[in-house]
Amino acid sequence: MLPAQAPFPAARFRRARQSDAIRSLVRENTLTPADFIWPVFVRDGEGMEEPVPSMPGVLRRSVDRVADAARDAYAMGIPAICLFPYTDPSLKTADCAEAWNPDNLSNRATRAIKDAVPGMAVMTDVALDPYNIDGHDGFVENGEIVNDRTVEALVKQALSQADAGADIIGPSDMMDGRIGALRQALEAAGHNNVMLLSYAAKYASAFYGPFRDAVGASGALKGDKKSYQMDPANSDEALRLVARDLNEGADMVMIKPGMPYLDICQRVKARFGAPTFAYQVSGEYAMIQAAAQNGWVDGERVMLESLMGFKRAGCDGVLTYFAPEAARILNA
Ligand SMILES: NCc1[nH]cc(CCC(=O)O)c1CC(=O)O
Repeated sequence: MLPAQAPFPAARFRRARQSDAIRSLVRENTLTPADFIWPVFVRDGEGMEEPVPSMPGVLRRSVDRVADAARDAYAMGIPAICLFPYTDPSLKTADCAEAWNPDNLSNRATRAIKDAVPGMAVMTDVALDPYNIDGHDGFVENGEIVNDRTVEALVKQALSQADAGADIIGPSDMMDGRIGALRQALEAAGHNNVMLLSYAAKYASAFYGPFRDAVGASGALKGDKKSYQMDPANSDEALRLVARDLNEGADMVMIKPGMPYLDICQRVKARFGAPTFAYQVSGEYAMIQAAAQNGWVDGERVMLESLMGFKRAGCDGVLTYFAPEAARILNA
């Protein structure tokens, strides 16, 4: 209910905007480095850092360099890092066995980070696409992305990640029933404290393009992901998915992409009150960087404004490639 407002000139809204001091007193939302989960790309080798062409400012790092970057990020107040492996094409197979190899890139990076920065939360990605010759998040049988057999594989993948020391497991695959299966398997294996951050409302989005380049999945992907990721036209469905995943044992939920789906963030937070995150995805990052590089927008200000939007929409935090840059500015 809105309180009654005095008429002008008794009420002048500009009084509350007159100075930095007053503006900071009445500010409704805040943005801090503690709001960020930083997604990073991991590659093989040592001492390696290579730029991702479609994401200016983003690097693929070898495991040792990821650990160094994690240490720096944590020192800036970023509490969590999220790993995405750039898997060598020769390791991509139809059975996706590399996904649950205890020594795969993601698991090695998890151990290296937990070693270097024990206080930092490590989040890992559950989905078969980095390991699948078909580029899909699930197994493909006769052109169909099959659900139940995929869930069995996702369970193996998640257990290997938990064994490696992951604190937060992020299923980004959009198969049905995976949250319940993962929770049950984690409990049975004694991983009682491993958290599930469900990509509950993940849309079939064109904004993932630069990411697929970054992890080398663009070439591999046959067809599209519309039979498992959500239709961008839907929003009630997002609420049903969040309800379902919370019931199956998700600790936190995510909406993805971010900026075009702030309405979903707001509805989800208002309805469920659960820890709610948005993923400001690769295409959102690339658009801002491209416009900034052309001098068309002030990159730093647009970055911070876009991130504040997530807080205003009710998100508890945001996965963003801007995390280190934004933290540096916020700490200055
Ligand atoms: N499991 C796939 C996955 N995990 C995270 C992203 C996208 C992240 C981004 O665009 O930044 C994707 C892409 C996809 O679904 O094709």
